[in-house]
Amino acid sequence: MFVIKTLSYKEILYIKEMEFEEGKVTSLIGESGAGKSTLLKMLNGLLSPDKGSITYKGKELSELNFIQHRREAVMLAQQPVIFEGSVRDNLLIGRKFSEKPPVDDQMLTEALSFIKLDKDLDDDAEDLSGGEKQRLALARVYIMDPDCYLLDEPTSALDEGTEEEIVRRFLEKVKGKTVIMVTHSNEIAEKYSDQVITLHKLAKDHAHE
Ligand SMILES: Nc1ncnc2c1ncn2[C@@H]1O[C@H](COP(=O)(O)OP(=O)(O)OP(=O)(O)O)[C@@H](O)[C@H]1O
Repeated sequence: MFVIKTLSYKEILYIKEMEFEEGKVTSLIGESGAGKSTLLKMLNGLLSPDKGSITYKGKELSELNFIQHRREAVMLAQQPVIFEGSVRDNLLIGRKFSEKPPVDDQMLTEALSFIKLDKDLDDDAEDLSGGEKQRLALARVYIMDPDCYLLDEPTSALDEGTEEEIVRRFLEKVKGKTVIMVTHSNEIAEKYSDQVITLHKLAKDHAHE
């Protein structure tokens, strides 16, 4: 789905070759500052490489319509964005961004249930805790139903046990879709991914293999 060749970006990333296959789950791991979020932003078209190429479904990413691309490859940022309004509003707004028709309350409630968010659709989203907001944002991107999910530490605010359960449930639900996920948990990466890629902080002239 994505193929990267001889990419470089500032002093942050150098990637000789990397591929993310369609329908597969890839985890990106590595020390803080290694460039995991930067790479995810590149795949989402939020940042452009200084050199090298990224293709998406065989087409050069830089030549694609970014609005359309971000609807197909949806990114969940490390700090989840919560909009003013209810839990329902926050779930449905993603569908609006994607220009997809809204879904009914039953589907919204199901989404809340599988990410274990025990809240009413009418509750004010601002009142949720940090970990609840993170799960709400994850449910929002799930409901958008894109081809590809780019997830930046989607469960970092949760305790270990809950984190693993949410990742497992999410991946079950989106089976067949492409998932590229940054995680700080080597255990989750090994257990739930088809491919694990470790990024290292760049010492000059060293490549990510
Ligand atoms: N806009 C920017 N301009 C310059 N440097 C940046 C920018 N954004 C991030 N960096 C730097 O790039 C490096 C990689 O950052 P990035 O957030 O991609 O790392 P990360 O692997 O996701 O780290 P973490 O696990 O801590 O989230 C860091 O040294 C960071 O300070």
